[in-house]
Amino acid sequence: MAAFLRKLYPAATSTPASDSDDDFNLDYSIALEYHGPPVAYDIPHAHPINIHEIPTASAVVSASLLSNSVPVIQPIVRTSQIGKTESKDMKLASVEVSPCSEMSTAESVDGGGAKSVSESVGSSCLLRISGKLSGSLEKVLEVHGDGKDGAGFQNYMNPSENWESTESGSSSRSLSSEVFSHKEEDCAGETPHHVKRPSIVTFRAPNSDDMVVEEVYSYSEEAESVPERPRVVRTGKKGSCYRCNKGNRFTEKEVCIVCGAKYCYNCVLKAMGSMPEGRKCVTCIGYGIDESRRRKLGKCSRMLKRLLFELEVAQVMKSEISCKVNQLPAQLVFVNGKALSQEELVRLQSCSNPPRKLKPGSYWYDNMSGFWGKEGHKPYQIISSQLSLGGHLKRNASNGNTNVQINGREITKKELLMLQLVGVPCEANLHYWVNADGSYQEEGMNLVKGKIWEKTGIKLVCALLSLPSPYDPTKPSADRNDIVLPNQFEEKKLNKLLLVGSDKSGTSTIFKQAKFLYKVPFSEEERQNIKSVIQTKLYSYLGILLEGRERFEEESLIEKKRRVIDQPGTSAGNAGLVEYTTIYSFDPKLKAFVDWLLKVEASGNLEVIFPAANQGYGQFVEDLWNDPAIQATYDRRNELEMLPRVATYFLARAVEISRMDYEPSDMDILYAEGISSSNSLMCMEFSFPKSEQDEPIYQHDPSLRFQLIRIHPSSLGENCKWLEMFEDVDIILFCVSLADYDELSVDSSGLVSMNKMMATKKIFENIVTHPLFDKKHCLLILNKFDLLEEKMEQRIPLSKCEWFSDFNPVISSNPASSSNNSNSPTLAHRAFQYIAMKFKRLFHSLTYRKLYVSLVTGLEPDSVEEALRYSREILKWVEEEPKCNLELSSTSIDVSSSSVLTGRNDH
Ligand SMILES: Nc1nc2c(ncn2[C@@H]2O[C@H](COP(=O)(O)OP(=O)(O)OP(=O)(O)O)[C@@H](O)[C@H]2O)c(=O)[nH]1
Ligand SMILES: [Mg+2]
Repeated sequence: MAAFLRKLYPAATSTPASDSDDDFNLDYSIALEYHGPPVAYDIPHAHPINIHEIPTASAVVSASLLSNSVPVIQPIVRTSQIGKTESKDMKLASVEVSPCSEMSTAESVDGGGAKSVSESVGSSCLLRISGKLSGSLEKVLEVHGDGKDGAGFQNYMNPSENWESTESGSSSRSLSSEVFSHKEEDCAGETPHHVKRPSIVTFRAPNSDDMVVEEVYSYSEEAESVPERPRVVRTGKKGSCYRCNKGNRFTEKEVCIVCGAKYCYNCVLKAMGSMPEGRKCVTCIGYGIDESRRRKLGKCSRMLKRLLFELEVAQVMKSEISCKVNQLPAQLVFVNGKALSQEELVRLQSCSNPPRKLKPGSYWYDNMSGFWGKEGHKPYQIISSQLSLGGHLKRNASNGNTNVQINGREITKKELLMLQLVGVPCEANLHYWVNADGSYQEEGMNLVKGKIWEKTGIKLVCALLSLPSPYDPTKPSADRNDIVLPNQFEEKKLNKLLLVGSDKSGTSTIFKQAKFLYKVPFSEEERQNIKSVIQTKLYSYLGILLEGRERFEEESLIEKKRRVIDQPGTSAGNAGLVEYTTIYSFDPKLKAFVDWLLKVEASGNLEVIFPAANQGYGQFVEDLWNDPAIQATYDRRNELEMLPRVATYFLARAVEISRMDYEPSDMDILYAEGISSSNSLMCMEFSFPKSEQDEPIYQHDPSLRFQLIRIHPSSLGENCKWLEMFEDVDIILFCVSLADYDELSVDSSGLVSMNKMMATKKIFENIVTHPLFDKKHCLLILNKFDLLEEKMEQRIPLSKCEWFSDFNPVISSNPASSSNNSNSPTLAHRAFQYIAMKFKRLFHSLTYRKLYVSLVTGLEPDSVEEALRYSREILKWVEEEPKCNLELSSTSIDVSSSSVLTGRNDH
């Protein structure tokens, strides 16, 4: 009975009716029947109480009450003074919480104070009620009860999931002793602090001998939705399986994404069970993942593929990515200096264009333009605008130092360059307002000056400068998958390869090969450009043929005349009787067209006159091509020096190609001289497909992205000044035509300037010594090896180029030993090695660094593929430089090798 009354009546506190201090000091709790002498005062009676009339705390959660400053209850930490916090001031508070406060009563009867509270630790809940109550100061109330009552009360006051998880979690967390170990000052603060004093709990994984050690942290209010993850201790030797202790560091293992425990093939399923939350030990289920492993989410290992069926693997990966507990904790994402709330994170991730691969960290966000980036860095993406998130955008958010601002943020150098390149005026101290559609206006002016995203070339410039351009919802993109499966992959760095080379060295051919190799389709515009290039070049090849025809005709006539004169009895005066036609004389009907074509060719305006779209000379070309004079000239094409090799390929199909409806095949595209008639920039993104020849480290990483940028030196401007646009490239691929050594370059005025190889050497020096490139790695692509082989067979000496004057290979008298014997390099190989060495020495003398070399025949896909993979290897080595011995692979040439330098073969 007494216990029941005690439950109902809060005796140690004032009764609602009491209004004097004296009354307050009285203890009205009735525990025993009184048998003593009569007392001089009225004994209070315990009136029957209707339990439903007792005020409950449920009203507190109502929004209306909250707005009226009704006290908010928060968990508090224990202080040694806590008993003393039960003060006389707690009148109103006691009314609010009375249903739960019966244990306080008991403790007060026992004498109360700190001692009894500390004894009840482990089964108590502490609550703070704060707020302005009847004009009084903040009230603090300590409530002690058994776990159930406490939980009931907590849920009354704050029925959120967080409370439930605190209560239903292990007692070591929610009610652990360290929660009560704060000092009084901590208690007085508004928000409880994170206690960084772990207690260790050990437990065994089911069916296992593993001793798993759980490190228990007390919680902060925001962080408690996902319990702190357990840590694991390996009992075996280093590298062994955490369950059976067998194996070593080379044994293939699967890793728990929570605690990092590694299990061998035999133990994975025993330790991880059915993996309802992905690859976690069964004891780690329900715990948040180790953030450093977030990028591994959804990436299946080979071991799992062997262990499970395909559908099971898919299910495990799906659960791993999408299950609630594995999601990014909002409080770890800071936007404009402020941690996000759960609601803000959901808003951010569910917007139409969310950040890709979001992970814990600090970001800045310009909600007017949608620019999004990592704190202190240039913009990384343009996400949906107008999202209400985090704090205010700061001027130094992206660490810009340009004195030009966009929406209050000082932009970075790259952004400034981008704006300048697309023609947005950017004087210092300019402040622009930029909207999501790219419309920009100066601060304080009500005039939209233009739209950044509609400027010509903006996409290319952004791609080159690694700046984001707006998301196009109509374009399907692989990245969109990340929206469905947030946080799936960590952003991989885009590796940039800058492909540059001298005139006609083969850079366009290599670029096109890369497009075919890595299945990057040619856009419609590119196809049209290539068609135009092919058709225009066809006319130029015809022009060369016509010039040749003229020469052959003249020579033929002279010969004819000579023969007439040489005939016995014929005088020189009779030479005029010679018939003026030869096999090189064409149908006079074609003369007008031919004259016109030659005139245009001589003016150098072919490219202007033959835009593919409106040329209609197909019939003329057909008639010309079928003319016996042209065919006879074509038969002697080897004598036409100006006619490039590929001309044969296209001229043989002149009629088909000159038609309006001609569509270039892949082969035509590859053989075309370039991609566009202008030497404009070209850029493509790709990743290396899995390959059998790949080293294991490169396998299973299709997310590694590469960007190949092809540029012609003529587009780099005076002193290569536009090279600064490529400041962030990772490697330079410098392309040299091996066939250039005996050729002469012709400048724009048609005058022979210098040996082509010497011209190439000059460009090479200019680029590798550019101040912005002084730490860039460089792969020398020695291209057109097939042509070098031909030239070597024709015994055209390397010394035709003055730089190669000391090439003195020992030429075997037995041709088999130099060309057919597989142990002995061919002359062409030796010439290649010699040229490579010359460049390596030059590079070393200029930069004190190592030059990598690759031997290529641009028209052969495998050879281009090998060179590009080699560049990837170099980047990988560079990443692991301290660990790796940077040895060259098959094309390795030692700078110190004198035999190579002279082209001599020591074998
Ligand atoms: N035989 C042979 N020809 C090649 C090779 N690589 C490229 N070519 C040809 O060489 C010519 C020039 O190649 P391009 O790829 O246009 O050279 P480029 O570096 O783009 O030259 P620019 O237009 O001056 O920039 C083309 O006709 C190609 O087909 C090769 O390895 N062997
Ligand atoms: Mg070209």
